[in-house]
Amino acid sequence: MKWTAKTWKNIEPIYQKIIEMPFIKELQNGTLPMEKFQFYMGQDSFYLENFSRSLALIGARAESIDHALDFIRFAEGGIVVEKALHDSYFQEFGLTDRGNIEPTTHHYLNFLKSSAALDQVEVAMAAVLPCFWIYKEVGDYIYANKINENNPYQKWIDTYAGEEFEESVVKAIEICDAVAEKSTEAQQEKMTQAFIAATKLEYMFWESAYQLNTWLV
Ligand SMILES: Cc1ncc(CO)c(N)n1
Repeated sequence: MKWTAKTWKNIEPIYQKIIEMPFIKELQNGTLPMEKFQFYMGQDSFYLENFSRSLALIGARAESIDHALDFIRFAEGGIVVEKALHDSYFQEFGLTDRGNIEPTTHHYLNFLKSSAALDQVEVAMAAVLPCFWIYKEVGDYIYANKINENNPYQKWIDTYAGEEFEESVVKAIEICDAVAEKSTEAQQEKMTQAFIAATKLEYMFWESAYQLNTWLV
Protein backbone atom coordinates (compact mmCIF):
# COMPACT_ATOMS: atom_id res chain seq x y z
CA MET A 1 0.00 0.00 0.00
CA LYS A 2 1.21 3.49 -0.82
CA TRP A 3 2.43 5.70 2.01
CA THR A 4 -0.41 8.22 1.55
CA ALA A 5 -3.15 5.56 1.57
CA LYS A 6 -1.69 4.00 4.73
CA THR A 7 -1.33 7.37 6.39
CA TRP A 8 -4.85 8.51 5.52
CA LYS A 9 -6.17 5.33 7.19
CA ASN A 10 -4.19 6.33 10.24
CA ILE A 11 -5.82 9.78 10.50
CA GLU A 12 -9.31 8.72 9.34
CA PRO A 13 -10.71 8.92 12.92
CA ILE A 14 -9.44 12.53 13.17
CA TYR A 15 -10.95 13.34 9.78
CA GLN A 16 -14.31 11.95 10.97
CA LYS A 17 -14.08 14.22 14.01
CA ILE A 18 -13.32 17.19 11.75
CA ILE A 19 -16.44 16.79 9.61
CA GLU A 20 -18.54 16.58 12.76
CA MET A 21 -17.10 19.78 14.25
CA PRO A 22 -19.58 22.59 14.91
CA PHE A 23 -17.47 24.98 12.79
CA ILE A 24 -17.76 22.68 9.77
CA LYS A 25 -21.43 21.77 10.35
CA GLU A 26 -22.42 25.42 10.67
CA LEU A 27 -20.28 26.46 7.71
CA GLN A 28 -22.09 23.82 5.72
CA ASN A 29 -25.58 24.92 6.63
CA GLY A 30 -24.72 28.62 6.57
CA THR A 31 -25.49 29.26 10.26
CA LEU A 32 -21.91 29.85 11.42
CA PRO A 33 -21.86 33.20 13.26
CA MET A 34 -20.09 35.81 11.12
CA GLU A 35 -17.80 36.73 14.03
CA LYS A 36 -16.36 33.20 14.04
CA PHE A 37 -15.88 33.20 10.29
CA GLN A 38 -14.17 36.59 10.45
CA PHE A 39 -11.83 35.32 13.15
CA TYR A 40 -11.09 32.29 11.01
CA MET A 41 -10.42 34.41 7.92
CA GLY A 42 -8.04 36.76 9.70
CA GLN A 43 -6.10 33.82 11.13
CA ASP A 44 -6.14 32.08 7.75
CA SER A 45 -4.49 35.12 6.20
CA PHE A 46 -1.49 34.64 8.55
CA TYR A 47 -1.65 30.95 7.95
CA LEU A 48 -1.66 31.19 4.14
CA GLU A 49 1.19 33.66 4.09
CA ASN A 50 3.42 31.42 6.18
CA PHE A 51 2.23 28.15 4.66
CA SER A 52 3.28 29.63 1.30
CA ARG A 53 6.68 30.70 2.62
CA SER A 54 7.16 27.12 3.88
CA LEU A 55 6.16 25.71 0.48
CA ALA A 56 8.73 27.94 -1.24
CA LEU A 57 11.42 26.74 1.15
CA ILE A 58 10.49 23.10 0.55
CA GLY A 59 10.65 23.85 -3.19
CA ALA A 60 14.15 25.21 -2.78
CA ARG A 61 15.19 22.10 -0.83
CA ALA A 62 13.48 19.46 -3.02
CA GLU A 63 15.90 17.05 -4.66
CA SER A 64 14.00 16.64 -7.91
CA ILE A 65 13.76 19.72 -10.07
CA ASP A 66 10.18 18.75 -10.99
CA HIS A 67 9.22 18.67 -7.31
CA ALA A 68 10.95 22.02 -6.86
CA LEU A 69 8.84 23.51 -9.63
CA ASP A 70 5.63 22.02 -8.21
CA PHE A 71 6.29 23.37 -4.71
CA ILE A 72 7.25 26.81 -5.98
CA ARG A 73 3.96 26.85 -7.89
CA PHE A 74 2.06 25.73 -4.78
CA ALA A 75 3.72 28.62 -2.94
CA GLU A 76 2.62 31.05 -5.62
CA GLY A 77 -0.94 29.68 -5.47
CA GLY A 78 -1.03 30.11 -1.69
CA ILE A 79 0.07 33.72 -1.90
CA VAL A 80 -2.52 34.42 -4.58
CA VAL A 81 -5.24 33.04 -2.27
CA GLU A 82 -3.92 35.14 0.62
CA LYS A 83 -4.08 38.23 -1.57
CA ALA A 84 -7.63 37.35 -2.62
CA LEU A 85 -8.57 37.17 1.09
CA HIS A 86 -7.18 40.64 1.63
CA ASP A 87 -8.44 42.19 -1.60
CA SER A 88 -11.97 40.85 -1.73
CA TYR A 89 -13.04 38.36 0.95
CA PHE A 90 -12.15 40.64 3.85
CA GLN A 91 -14.42 43.31 2.45
CA GLU A 92 -17.17 40.88 1.52
CA PHE A 93 -17.25 39.49 5.05
CA GLY A 94 -16.80 42.81 6.82
CA LEU A 95 -13.25 42.45 8.10
CA THR A 96 -10.98 45.49 8.22
CA ASP A 97 -7.75 43.89 9.39
CA ARG A 98 -6.47 40.43 10.21
CA GLY A 99 -5.72 41.09 13.86
CA ASN A 100 -2.96 39.26 15.73
CA ILE A 101 -1.49 35.80 15.33
CA GLU A 102 -3.43 33.82 17.94
CA PRO A 103 -2.09 30.69 19.75
CA THR A 104 -3.18 27.85 17.45
CA THR A 105 -2.15 29.78 14.34
CA HIS A 106 1.14 30.61 16.03
CA HIS A 107 1.74 26.94 16.77
CA TYR A 108 0.68 25.74 13.34
CA LEU A 109 2.68 28.18 11.26
CA ASN A 110 5.80 27.78 13.35
CA PHE A 111 5.46 24.00 13.09
CA LEU A 112 5.32 24.34 9.28
CA LYS A 113 8.18 26.81 9.06
CA SER A 114 10.49 24.85 11.32
CA SER A 115 9.70 21.59 9.53
CA ALA A 116 10.37 23.24 6.15
CA ALA A 117 13.68 24.66 7.42
CA LEU A 118 15.07 21.87 9.56
CA ASP A 119 13.45 18.49 8.87
CA GLN A 120 14.44 16.18 6.07
CA VAL A 121 12.67 17.59 3.03
CA GLU A 122 10.52 14.43 2.69
CA VAL A 123 9.26 14.96 6.25
CA ALA A 124 8.50 18.62 5.50
CA MET A 125 6.54 17.52 2.43
CA ALA A 126 4.49 15.21 4.64
CA ALA A 127 3.97 18.01 7.18
CA VAL A 128 2.31 20.25 4.59
CA LEU A 129 0.25 17.51 2.93
CA PRO A 130 -2.77 17.71 5.30
CA CYS A 131 -3.08 21.40 4.43
CA PHE A 132 -3.93 20.27 0.92
CA TRP A 133 -5.64 16.98 1.48
CA ILE A 134 -7.84 17.71 4.51
CA TYR A 135 -9.13 20.90 2.86
CA LYS A 136 -9.94 19.05 -0.33
CA GLU A 137 -11.84 16.34 1.54
CA VAL A 138 -13.68 18.83 3.76
CA GLY A 139 -14.45 21.10 0.77
CA ASP A 140 -15.87 18.17 -1.20
CA TYR A 141 -17.81 16.91 1.81
CA ILE A 142 -19.44 20.28 2.44
CA TYR A 143 -20.17 20.74 -1.25
CA ALA A 144 -21.72 17.29 -1.62
CA ASN A 145 -23.90 17.67 1.46
CA LYS A 146 -25.08 21.22 0.98
CA ILE A 147 -28.46 21.99 2.44
CA ASN A 148 -28.86 25.69 1.84
CA GLU A 149 -28.76 27.32 -1.60
CA ASN A 150 -28.15 30.75 -0.09
CA ASN A 151 -25.16 29.92 2.03
CA PRO A 152 -23.23 33.14 2.79
CA TYR A 153 -20.03 31.09 2.84
CA GLN A 154 -20.55 29.48 -0.59
CA LYS A 155 -17.69 31.37 -2.24
CA TRP A 156 -15.27 30.01 0.34
CA ILE A 157 -16.64 26.48 -0.10
CA ASP A 158 -16.27 26.69 -3.89
CA THR A 159 -12.57 27.50 -3.60
CA TYR A 160 -11.77 24.22 -1.92
CA ALA A 161 -14.25 22.04 -3.80
CA GLY A 162 -12.96 23.35 -7.17
CA GLU A 163 -10.95 21.57 -9.85
CA GLU A 164 -7.97 23.88 -9.67
CA PHE A 165 -7.36 23.05 -6.01
CA GLU A 166 -7.89 19.36 -6.75
CA GLU A 167 -5.02 19.35 -9.26
CA SER A 168 -2.61 20.65 -6.64
CA VAL A 169 -3.83 18.14 -4.09
CA VAL A 170 -3.35 15.20 -6.46
CA LYS A 171 0.17 16.44 -7.22
CA ALA A 172 1.09 16.89 -3.56
CA ILE A 173 -0.11 13.35 -2.81
CA GLU A 174 1.88 11.91 -5.73
CA ILE A 175 5.03 13.73 -4.65
CA CYS A 176 4.76 12.39 -1.10
CA ASP A 177 4.33 8.84 -2.41
CA ALA A 178 7.31 9.24 -4.75
CA VAL A 179 9.62 10.47 -1.98
CA ALA A 180 8.26 7.95 0.56
CA GLU A 181 9.09 5.13 -1.81
CA LYS A 182 12.74 6.16 -1.78
CA SER A 183 12.82 6.58 2.00
CA THR A 184 13.74 4.14 4.73
CA GLU A 185 11.15 2.82 7.15
CA ALA A 186 12.42 5.18 9.85
CA GLN A 187 12.12 8.17 7.53
CA GLN A 188 8.62 7.10 6.53
CA GLU A 189 7.67 6.92 10.19
CA LYS A 190 8.84 10.51 10.65
CA MET A 191 6.76 11.51 7.64
CA THR A 192 3.73 9.82 9.19
CA GLN A 193 4.23 11.59 12.52
CA ALA A 194 4.49 14.96 10.75
CA PHE A 195 1.30 14.24 8.81
CA ILE A 196 -0.57 13.28 12.00
CA ALA A 197 0.60 16.43 13.82
CA ALA A 198 -0.53 18.66 10.96
CA THR A 199 -3.90 16.89 10.82
CA LYS A 200 -4.43 17.57 14.52
CA LEU A 201 -3.49 21.20 13.97
CA GLU A 202 -6.06 21.46 11.17
CA TYR A 203 -8.68 20.27 13.67
CA MET A 204 -7.47 22.77 16.25
CA PHE A 205 -7.43 25.61 13.74
CA TRP A 206 -11.19 25.31 13.18
CA GLU A 207 -11.96 24.63 16.81
CA SER A 208 -9.95 27.66 17.94
CA ALA A 209 -11.87 29.86 15.51
CA TYR A 210 -15.15 28.47 16.83
CA GLN A 211 -14.03 29.25 20.39
CA LEU A 212 -12.50 32.60 19.34
CA ASN A 213 -9.35 31.56 21.23
CA THR A 214 -6.87 34.33 21.89
CA TRP A 215 -3.77 34.69 24.06
CA LEU A 216 -4.68 34.77 27.74
CA VAL A 217 -2.51 37.78 28.52
C1 LIG B 1 -5.56 26.26 8.17
C2 LIG B 1 -5.59 26.02 6.71
N1 LIG B 1 -5.16 24.84 6.24
C3 LIG B 1 -5.17 24.58 4.91
C4 LIG B 1 -5.63 25.53 4.02
C5 LIG B 1 -5.69 25.23 2.55
O1 LIG B 1 -4.57 25.66 1.91
C6 LIG B 1 -6.06 26.77 4.55
N2 LIG B 1 -6.51 27.75 3.75
N3 LIG B 1 -6.03 26.98 5.89
